[in-house]
Amino acid sequence: MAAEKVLCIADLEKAASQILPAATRDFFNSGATSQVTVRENSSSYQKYRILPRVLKDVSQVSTKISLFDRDISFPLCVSPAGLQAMAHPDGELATSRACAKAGTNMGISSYANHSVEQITTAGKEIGPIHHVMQLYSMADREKEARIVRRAEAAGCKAIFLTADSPVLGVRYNEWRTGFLPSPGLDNPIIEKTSEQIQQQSHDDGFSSFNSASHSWAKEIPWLRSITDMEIWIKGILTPEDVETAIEYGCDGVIISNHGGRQLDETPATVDVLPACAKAARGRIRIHIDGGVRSGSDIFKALALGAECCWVGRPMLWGLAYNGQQGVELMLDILYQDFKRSMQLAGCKSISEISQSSLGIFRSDGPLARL
Ligand SMILES: Cc1cc2nc3c(=O)[nH]c(=O)nc-3n(C[C@H](O)[C@H](O)[C@H](O)COP(=O)(O)O)c2cc1C
Ligand SMILES: CC(C)CC(=O)C(=O)O
Repeated sequence: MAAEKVLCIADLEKAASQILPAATRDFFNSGATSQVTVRENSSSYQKYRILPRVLKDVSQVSTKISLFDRDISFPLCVSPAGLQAMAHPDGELATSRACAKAGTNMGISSYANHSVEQITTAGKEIGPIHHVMQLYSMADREKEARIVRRAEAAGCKAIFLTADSPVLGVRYNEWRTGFLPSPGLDNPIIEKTSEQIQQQSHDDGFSSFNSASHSWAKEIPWLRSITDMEIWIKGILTPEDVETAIEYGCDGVIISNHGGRQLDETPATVDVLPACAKAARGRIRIHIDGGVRSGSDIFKALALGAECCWVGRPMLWGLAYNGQQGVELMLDILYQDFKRSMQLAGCKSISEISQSSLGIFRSDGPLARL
């Protein structure tokens, strides 16, 4: 753990980046090609301004939302991210415990370094928590079905089908450093050891399990036939794909560009959120990830139509900084900041956060009400 004081997510990023070996740091922090989308995911939040309503009684504030039939402490969950043991030996077990302690939910990556049973149990031993299982459409259908069945048996509430990864993104930074998972790690969900992943070439190593021939018609009815879990699509950026997810009877979508790690120069997620939420018209749940780094980011995402935000890298930074306690710190920073943002904006419940009642202003050009 670094000595300096960690007050905000930028502090946590800095502290973690000083601790992590350079190649692992670049693997976590970096994105695809020219890093345009990684940068814009965060910076685009700055285009929006919050218009507070004053002299409102905000002594009692409820930050809770209900997700998978359970209240979570505030509208933020932890995105599925692979190889968490490269941030801290406890990896996903620490993340699960921290999420349970903070009263929120966790996404489990198919590339987790612990089994789905170990991860769900670790959290549930601390307190109530729901998990969702991230899934790739895989070339090996039998393996994909095993992952789904084990997740359901372990109590996961939903499948997050990652739709933006038929192949790996162009990851110059990773390739430059020759990043590979450390030897000795296990990836029990995809049933591979680090050594087995290392044996394959870089692109193959991470893409060879995915099916580039996937489609809505091949995946969704098949998934529906093998599981009662909710089916969410992770990696949607257009109203057209929101509409298709509705047509296929999906339960939710994550507006996501994979944290800028797949196709670079896709738009920042917050910029496509209003159009996607408008297309949904309440028929499907709309969540968002990518670049969320503060309570006001969460506030803005909700005002622009998201029900809930998810964060990836901040969790990895928390893990690298101080394991479970580091992830707890990250979640507490965002919780406190979000609650205070609500109070300062004059909102005492989540339902009071809205584009029209608050007014969100854009600062690129003359300020104008959206
Ligand atoms: C190191 C790393 C590994 C990731 N692994 C996965 C993964 O296995 N499956 C997946 O769907 N998304 C994965 N993601 C993407 C996250 O789920 C999420 O979409 C992204 O991190 C959100 O952006 P943020 O990091 O800016 O919060 C990963 C992200 C990072 C940074
Ligand atoms: C473990 C990796 C395949 C995950 C990753 O880098 C990603 O999904 O962005």
